[in-house]
Amino acid sequence: MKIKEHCGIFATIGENSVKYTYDGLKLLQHRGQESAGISYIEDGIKTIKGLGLVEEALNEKEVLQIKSKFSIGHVRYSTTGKTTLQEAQPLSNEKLSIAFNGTIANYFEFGNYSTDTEFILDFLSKDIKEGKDIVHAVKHFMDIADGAYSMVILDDKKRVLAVRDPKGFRPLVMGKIGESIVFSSEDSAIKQLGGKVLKDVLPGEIILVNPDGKILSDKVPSTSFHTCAFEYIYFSRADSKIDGVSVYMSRIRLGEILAKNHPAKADIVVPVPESSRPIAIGYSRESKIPLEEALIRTIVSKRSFIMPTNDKRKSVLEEKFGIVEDAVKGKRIVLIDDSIVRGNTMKRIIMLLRNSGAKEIHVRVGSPMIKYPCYMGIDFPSRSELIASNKDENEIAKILGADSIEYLTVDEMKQAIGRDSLCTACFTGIYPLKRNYSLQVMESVFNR
Ligand SMILES: O=P(O)(O)OC[C@H]1O[C@H](OP(=O)(O)OP(=O)(O)O)[C@H](O)[C@@H]1O
Ligand SMILES: NC(=O)CC[C@H](N)C(=O)O
Ligand code: SF4
Ligand SMILES: [Mg+2]
Repeated sequence: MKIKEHCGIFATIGENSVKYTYDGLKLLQHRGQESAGISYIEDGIKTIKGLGLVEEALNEKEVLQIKSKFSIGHVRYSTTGKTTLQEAQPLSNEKLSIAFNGTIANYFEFGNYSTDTEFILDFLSKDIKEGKDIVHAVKHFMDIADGAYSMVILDDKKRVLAVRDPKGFRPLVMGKIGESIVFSSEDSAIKQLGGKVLKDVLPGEIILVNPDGKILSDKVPSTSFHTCAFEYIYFSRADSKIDGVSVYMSRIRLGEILAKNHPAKADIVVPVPESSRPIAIGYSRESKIPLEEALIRTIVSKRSFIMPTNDKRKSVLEEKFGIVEDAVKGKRIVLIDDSIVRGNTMKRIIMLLRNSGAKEIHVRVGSPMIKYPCYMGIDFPSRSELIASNKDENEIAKILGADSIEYLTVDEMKQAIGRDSLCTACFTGIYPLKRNYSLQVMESVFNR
């Protein structure tokens, strides 16, 4: 099994709205590969969505004919429910449409919903029906909800809201493309579309964009900032900045610190493409061991980690890597990956390297051991699926077939990212949620 992560959200208010939202979703494809959708206003809220990658789910020609100035979009990687068209986002009714990234850790306490997003839509809709204005409804939701949520909401009055939870678990950025206002999970997508990044949405912030472009901002108190460390380690694009910190430079530093504190005697440093490549560059620079791109990522391959089932993850891995035998034969290798979650990737790569005649394989990991489940937007909801949950390094090395394995410590990771304000619950078991939950209860609720 691979872990699944996050979703990508994008919204545009102004000229070329649907085009920018569509293009933005393609640029956020790394955040979700299960389904894609766009809601827009044209005589009320309309939603188009489909399963698969953006280009499979949405018909580009049809999408680009939509002339609406108000749209929100979503690429999904599910953490609740199933990979069905019905559960694909944006999730909408006549009044509201929601594109949501995160997990509502306590959604199950409010009724029998198939996804947490369904709960959010229902909750906000009820408040609005009772006469609350949308900002008050969102504040009410923020009051009762626990967990991670960055979301964009479109209402039938042509208003768009961008909301980030008070802990700031997931990124969310505001920008401008021409005169159009945009929101995106990551700033790299806005920049690539020729836009300007205006700001990170703050933890606890609610930004309302009126149909005339007038912007109002409100904020609920944020007691502490806990951005998901995994956004830096694996999830986000390397050319993104999250809350002002460069993902690429963080990964380089993860590698440098890994080399300094976790050295290995070896002939070459080999990255496991894609996400670990800057970490391997950092490791190679610091250790002076030459970098060798001996694993070749095939052009057809997706991210394995965010596939919805274990069979799909495994089949992605089968087609994902080629190997340059002449580069590894007889060599002592430091093999770098950003993370080991279930161990699927590492097991396969080590097998490939051994079959190609590698002499020694020393695994060095650019994050700490993942021992605890996540209920804040990443889909590894049980301890039993995590290779490090009840094993030490020696046992893990044996299972994976490595000669040695070392991980970063939590402090080393924080030092490398250069932020203390991080969620590290999957490494430490300390959850920055509003309440304490029994892991046993959470494991049974989130087990899909
Ligand atoms: O231990 P596992 O359960 O196998 O999960 C960890 C692996 O999954 C991710 O890669 P992924 O293939 O999703 O994406 P990437 O191409 O961006 O590295 C991550 O970078 C690790 O390589
Ligand atoms: N990865 C996500 O952000 C998932 C969003 C939401 N929890 C869902 O299951 O659709
Ligand atoms: S538990 Fe881990 S994966 Fe989940 S939000 Fe915290 S740091 Fe990110
Ligand atoms: Mg990887």
